Amino acid sequence: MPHYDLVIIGTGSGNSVLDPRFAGWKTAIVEKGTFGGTCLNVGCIPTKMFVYPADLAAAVPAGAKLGVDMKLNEVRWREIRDRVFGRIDPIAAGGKQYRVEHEDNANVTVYEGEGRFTGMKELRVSFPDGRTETLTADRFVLAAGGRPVVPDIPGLADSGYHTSDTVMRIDELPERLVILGSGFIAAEFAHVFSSFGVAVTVIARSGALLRAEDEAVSERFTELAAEKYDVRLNRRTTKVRRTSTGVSLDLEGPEGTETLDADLLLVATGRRPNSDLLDVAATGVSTRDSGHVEVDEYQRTAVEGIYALGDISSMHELKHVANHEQRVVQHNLLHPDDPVASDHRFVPHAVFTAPQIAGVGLTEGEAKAQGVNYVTYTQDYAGIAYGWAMEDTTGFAKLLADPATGQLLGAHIIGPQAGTLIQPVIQAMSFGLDARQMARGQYWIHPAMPELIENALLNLPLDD
Ligand SMILES: Cc1cc2nc3c(=O)[nH]c(=O)nc-3n(C[C@H](O)[C@H](O)[C@H](O)COP(=O)(O)OP(=O)(O)OC[C@H]3O[C@@H](n4cnc5c(N)ncnc54)[C@H](O)[C@@H]3O)c2cc1C
Ligand SMILES: NC(=O)c1ccc[n+]([C@@H]2O[C@H](COP(=O)([O-])OP(=O)(O)OC[C@H]3O[C@@H](n4cnc5c(N)ncnc54)[C@H](O)[C@@H]3O)[C@@H](O)[C@H]2O)c1
Repeated sequence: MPHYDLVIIGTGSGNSVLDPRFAGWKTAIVEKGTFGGTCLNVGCIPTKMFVYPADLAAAVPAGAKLGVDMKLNEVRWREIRDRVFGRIDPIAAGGKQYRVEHEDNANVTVYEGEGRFTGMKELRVSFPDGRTETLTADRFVLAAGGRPVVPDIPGLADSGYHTSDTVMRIDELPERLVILGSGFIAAEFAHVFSSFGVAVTVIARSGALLRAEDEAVSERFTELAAEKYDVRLNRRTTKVRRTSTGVSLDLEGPEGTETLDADLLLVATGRRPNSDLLDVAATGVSTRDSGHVEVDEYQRTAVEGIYALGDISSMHELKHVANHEQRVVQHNLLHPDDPVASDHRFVPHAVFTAPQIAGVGLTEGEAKAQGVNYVTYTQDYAGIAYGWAMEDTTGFAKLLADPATGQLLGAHIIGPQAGTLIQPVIQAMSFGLDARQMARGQYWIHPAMPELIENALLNLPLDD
């Protein structure tokens, strides 16, 4: 039974733990899927590579109100798809080759199989050809990520549904796509496919899309989405059937029952951590009700020498969080007597839909629920020069701040380039720069889009 100093399970952010400082360690990496994990292969990177051409296609109708009449002649789906994976697949293959073959990794053994704990610090790896091998190690890093959740709806399992893992590789665009779920993945794919001319229907359980956003953002996004594609709110999906042309769904909603036919079904109802399939309990590691591995601020589980990072332990399920936690784990493996803590104070996110959405810190609902003293101001894009240039009439940035100190508590943006515009606010919150100083202690380029943030800051009704 081979014994290692360190075994890492999962090659998403986990793959970045090993660097030359570990050269003297006997290490192993276990990966059951494609090297590079979710973000590279089926997550952030390919989705955004589809979003960009979708943004271009969506500019065609947007141009008309500015006096520029354009025509979308054709969307060459296969070319778009092949450009995306023609770029990504070699990166994944190169990453694997580096670990397997390069002299830098003489101390690294790569196990291309599925790991499962069978005892305390004992991992059995099952290979595709049926062989198994059991490893032991002094230290483990659990970086095995998560997977899509597929709800238990009668008929769904046999309906030939897609998830984000498969939908980006389809051969032809469907005429009609139905998306079950109304979170990040639903919002991004609804934009991609509807911009490419697919008739999209989004089915939401509740009365709004992207409900985790600040209420004003969720409400505005729901209105705008309903102008572009079919949004069915407050619907319960009771049955799914495979048909000769695709799928058929039975829904129950405010107006009774209805049947929805489509060529393709995308299930986007959340993700769950892979802690169960890895059977972390067998090595004494505990999980929360959600299945996330329990870790302390240093990313340590309760078992000495076992760390976890990324989607398997983080409720945020975001790549920048997984990467941050990876750097923390890396430091703490090398310096166990001088550990650093993860910083989860101001975790931002962006949804690359149309319009873009970004948020950081407290929503107004959270501020109220927590009894935090706050003031807020909402600045419309329509009130800044670049917004006039774009004729934007629907976007805004909403800031929340402590009226006494001016410390920013939250920012929520819906509109063009939201994911970029929010970055100075993240910086201010992280480094404790207050709203007054941020607004007047620097130049803001005129007439650039960040004036949206400048004006929101200046208009916050702070105490004198
Ligand atoms: C469609 C989509 C779009 C996204 N877009 C964004 C975005 O724009 N921005 C953002 O910040 N985040 C985005 N995310 C989230 C982001 O991809 C994840 O937060 C991030 O990839 C998590 O990294 P990780 O290292 O924790 O896990 P992963 O990257 O999932 O890596 C885990 C690895 O472990 C392997 N594995 C699992 N179980 C085992 C086992 N038992 N044995 C061996 N190997 C195992 C898996 O095969 C996988 O390669 C998106 C996610 C999806 C699904
Ligand atoms: N831009 C980004 O950063 C980005 C993009 C995509 C995904 N992600 C990450 O991936 C995670 C997973 O994305 P997601 O969109 O699947 O999850 P999500 O948690 O954002 O949304 C899940 C949605 O499914 C709905 N839902 C759950 N069960 C349902 C059921 N039985 N029937 C109908 N609807 C149901 C929920 O109400 C919710 O609207 C996200 O939480 C996010 O962290 C990030």
